[in-house]
Parts: sequence; C-alpha cells; structure tokens
Amino acid sequence: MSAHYNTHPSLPLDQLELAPLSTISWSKLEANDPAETQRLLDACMQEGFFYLNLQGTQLVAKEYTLLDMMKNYFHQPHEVKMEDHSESVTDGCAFYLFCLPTYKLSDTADSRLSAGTLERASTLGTAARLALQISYQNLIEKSPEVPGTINKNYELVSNWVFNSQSITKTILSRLSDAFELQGSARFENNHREEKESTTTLVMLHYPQNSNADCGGLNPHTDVGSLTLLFTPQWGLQVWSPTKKDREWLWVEPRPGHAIVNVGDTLRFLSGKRLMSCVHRVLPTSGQNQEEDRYSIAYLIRAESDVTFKDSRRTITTARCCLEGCRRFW
Ligand SMILES: O=C(O)CCC(=O)C(=O)O
Ligand SMILES: [Fe+2]
Repeated sequence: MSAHYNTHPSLPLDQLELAPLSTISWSKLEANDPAETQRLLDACMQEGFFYLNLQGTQLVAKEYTLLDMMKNYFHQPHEVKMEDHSESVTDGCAFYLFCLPTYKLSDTADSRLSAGTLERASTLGTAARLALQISYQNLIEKSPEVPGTINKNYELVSNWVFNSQSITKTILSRLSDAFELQGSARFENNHREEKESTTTLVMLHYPQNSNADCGGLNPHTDVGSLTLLFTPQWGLQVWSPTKKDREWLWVEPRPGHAIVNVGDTLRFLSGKRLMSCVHRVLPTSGQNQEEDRYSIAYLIRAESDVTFKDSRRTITTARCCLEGCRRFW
C-alpha cells in the first residue's frame, strides 16, 4: 500500500541536505521519562521541529487507510468535491479551493528570511493545493456540516483526531513540566477540549502537474500551538534556525514517525523560549509537482480566548491571531 505514495520522482536523494532533526520517542514521553522530556524541550527550543516515533500506535496503523480515503476523495470530479465547499476556514468541515489559511509570517519569522524567499509568498493567491478539513468541535458535535466523506469514515477520522489530540496534549503537558508551570499557566490547561478553539484536522492534496508558481506551500510559521504532520512523501523543507549560513533543509519522510512543529501561539505562550520554525513545501522537481502529494496535519490550537503577548508585545488572543492571518491573505 505504502509503495503508492512513497516515491520521490526526480529528487537526487543522495545530494539533498537533510534537516538533522531529533527523534523523540512517544513511548518514553508517555511513560513520563524525564530524560525524554528534556530532549523534547531541547528540540522545541532549538529547532522547533522534531520527529516523533509513533511505531506501534493507532496513528501509524491507520495512516495509509486515511491516505487512501483522501486519495479517493480528491480524485473525484471537481463538482462532487464542491458539494462540500464552504467559505469557512476556521469553523471546520470545509472542502475549499485556493483558500487554505497559510499563515502570515510572524514578525519573528520575517526577520529570519531573506527577501528572496519571501517572494514566493506573493504567489499564494493561485495556490493549487486543496484541503479537506474538520474542526475538533464540529467532529465531536457531529455538526450537520461535516462533509459526507468524513461522515462515511467517521470512526477512522474521529479516532485519528482523538489520538492526535491526546498525543499533542501530552506533549504540551511535558513541556509545562519542563518549564515547571503551575495551574492555569500550564500549556495543556489552555487547550481544554470543552472550550471553544479552532483545533482542526487538515488533509492536504498537492495536485500533480501544479507548477512552481502555484504548487507547494509558501514559507510560513504555523499560527497554532503544535502541528502533528504525517506524510510519506518528500516536499517539506525547514529554514534552519541554527545553521549560520541559513538555508532550506529537506525533511526526510520517515515511516512510523510524525513530524511535529511548534507554532506561533505556543512560542508566544512560552515567552518566546520555544521556536516556531519557518517551513514550506516545494513541488518535487523544484519546478513541477511530478506526482500527487498528500499530507495529514493535526493543528492543535489554544482556546480562542487565551491571551498572550505577540512579537510586538501586544496582548492578543488565539482567535485574533488567526483572524489577522486570514485577513493578510
Ligand atoms: O504538507 C506539508 O507537508 C506541510 C503542511 C503545512 O506546513 C501546514 O499545513 O501548515
Ligand atoms: Fe505549516
């Protein structure tokens, strides 16, 4: 099954410079191993990106089943997909064209990029990628807007969301421990399931043959708290925050592992001690998307009312942060 996705058309794999990301063990984190918590903290402070070894978990067991569901969905005729179209990008359950909320580069990210790399951001209006998404809240409330495909695969999708929620909440809790945070200051206590938030599962399709102007995903930091990403395919790059000569490094897809990154909200909630690293997706040949690419991103976001100081030291909320980003694009 995985062979259908695990290709890498014309990338010279032996010549790619890979991001040297740490690998964190989920089983050790779950068992509350103090050394693993320290390694997690180091990864989130230095790179803001790490591999999470999830071998043996339900997410790894079901990854290709979910990818196959996505593949079947996205291969339907345009008119069929448009039945699930919705203008809303934050309220969840939308299939939408050309309007994925790729996030405004935060000021902190901005200063880490050269003008050259920012240029790609301006091509965003014609982006070719498509997304099927469902918010945590709409899913558990079984909102009437839940797209048919998700309703038909409710058990698969809801188990994916619950597992992703539990894993990302545990990571937040370990980071709170590492910072010795107490009570309402603890990160996980700002991400309570019963409170309103825009926590969302986004299933992405980068169509074959989209070219460099509209393919991929422009450089950005994620606006939320943590992103738990699964993809068996190449394309993701991170802007190295540590290398002196600052360059784009490829993130190798690793079977059995998710790629986790810190978003701006968690960066600000941590008083900027955690890093939200700039990343992007390139069409596989650099010019052209040589094959359909699929990725699954679980975006855990703080409760909409949670306040924090942004990079201008202005007090803002997770909700305003997201709305600002949508206006920007
Ligand atoms: O598709 C990918 O590999 C990355 C997606 C991403 O960066 C995002 O959804 O914010
Ligand atoms: Fe992202």
